[in-house]
Amino acid sequence: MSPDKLLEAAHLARERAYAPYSHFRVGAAVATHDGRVFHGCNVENASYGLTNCAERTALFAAIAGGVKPGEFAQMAVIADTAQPVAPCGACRQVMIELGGAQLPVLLANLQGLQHATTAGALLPGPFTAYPRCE
Ligand SMILES: O=c1ccn([C@H]2C[C@H](O)[C@@H](CO)O2)c(=O)[nH]1
Repeated sequence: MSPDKLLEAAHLARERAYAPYSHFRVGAAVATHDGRVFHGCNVENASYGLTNCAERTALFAAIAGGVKPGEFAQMAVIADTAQPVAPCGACRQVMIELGGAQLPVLLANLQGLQHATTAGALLPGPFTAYPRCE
């Protein structure tokens, strides 16, 4: 799948955002190497801290749908920002864990500005779990 097609999927997902508090809608989509696509939007809550970002919604939907870490081919994220949207730190950490540092990530805004990067470039030095406990 082309990155632009995946961005279209992210754009569609953004329209499903549940963002009654911030009114800031974010859409994300992830594709697997075998062509499966999963959508994500931000889902807010009256208890603000319970909000889930679009990126994690998409990644978690994929995992819940049977995708294994390592099967992700690319991700796209879009929001109404001046520059291509910058994912939050929590989402960067989850992207790395599930998609790997090499995961291509296409960031975009509604004006068509794009920034192609990778999960590893978005989060150098990610947390990795408990090596001393193994
Ligand atoms: O990377 C991000 C950062 C924020 N949001 C959402 C969470 C909240 O609903 C709104 C404002 O922070 O944007 C995302 O979906 N992805």
